[in-house]
Amino acid sequence: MTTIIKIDQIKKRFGKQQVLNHVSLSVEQGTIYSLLGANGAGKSTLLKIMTGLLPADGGDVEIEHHHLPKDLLTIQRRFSYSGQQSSIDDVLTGMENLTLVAKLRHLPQSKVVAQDLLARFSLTDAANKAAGSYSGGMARRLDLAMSLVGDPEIIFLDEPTTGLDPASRNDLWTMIRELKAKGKTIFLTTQYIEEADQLADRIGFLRDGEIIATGTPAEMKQLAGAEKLKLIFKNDADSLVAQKILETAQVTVLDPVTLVVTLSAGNHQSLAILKQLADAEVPIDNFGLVSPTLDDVFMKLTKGVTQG
Ligand SMILES: Nc1ncnc2c1ncn2[C@@H]1O[C@H](COP(=O)(O)OP(=O)(O)OP(=O)(O)O)[C@@H](O)[C@H]1O
Repeated sequence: MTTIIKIDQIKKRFGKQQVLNHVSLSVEQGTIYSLLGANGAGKSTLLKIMTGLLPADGGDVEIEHHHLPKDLLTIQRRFSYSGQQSSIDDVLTGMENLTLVAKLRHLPQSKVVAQDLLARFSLTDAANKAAGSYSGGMARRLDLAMSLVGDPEIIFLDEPTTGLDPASRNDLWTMIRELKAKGKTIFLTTQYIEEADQLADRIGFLRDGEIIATGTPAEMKQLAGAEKLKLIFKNDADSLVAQKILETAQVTVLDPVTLVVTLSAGNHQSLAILKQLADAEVPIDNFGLVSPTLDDVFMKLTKGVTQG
């Protein structure tokens, strides 16, 4: 893998507020990196620094071996940035918006470029309607299409699906996955754990201007702890017998008939537990493995607790 973006020790202060505190990360070519954090964590600020829109107070931004802001003019055609504020002109049609961007980028055959993008983003039928009349999902798709004029290698997206309904969010996720399949590198910010889980090859958790954890979605979930075995009994009496049998295990009583056993010895421990209960002839109504979610990690990292 080739590192395409490298951020080293970025610092940024607004007045007395230290918004970014020695942030370092790297992104491999052809992957999706998701910077995950709550409102005000500093995601947009970092993105603006990474795209040369805002100067950092210290640290280094390296994109394809060029350094910002020094080499911005050399490198800026290689990436696009889609901010939280849409760059769409509501009075112009979808077609006109795209053609305008293509002309501003001095591309030959601006109309062909626009038509191709309208088709890719399922906007051909709405091509000649004023963009101001588009639904939220259509506007986001147009905004993303506009950021792809000129076929950039690296795509920076600031909270691309915030405010969208689930169907439109899914559409956009599909389009982002298609960009990755074409070999593009995508760096996106999100406050949605599910979005990071669905899209990212690598996640960075940003809290109060610091990356407090980083890894693949699977690695991040491991931070939340072991898998759990959920056991549901028909009645309180069976549950009480099971609790006695499993007294050496790490058991949480969710309700009188539901127990959750933390599999601290690994998933195979579930078989031993089920055998223990079967040998003692304790009937189990239902059971299943419960995997940690990114929600669990988020809770643990932001509040210092893990959900049961
Ligand atoms: N130009 C600015 N001047 C002063 N403070 C700012 C400025 N831009 C951002 N901030 C502050 O920096 C902090 C981080 O803001 P930022 O927009 O980077 O967060 P974020 O993680 O992107 O949040 P959101 O999800 O709400 O966009 C916030 O407290 C914000 O108020």
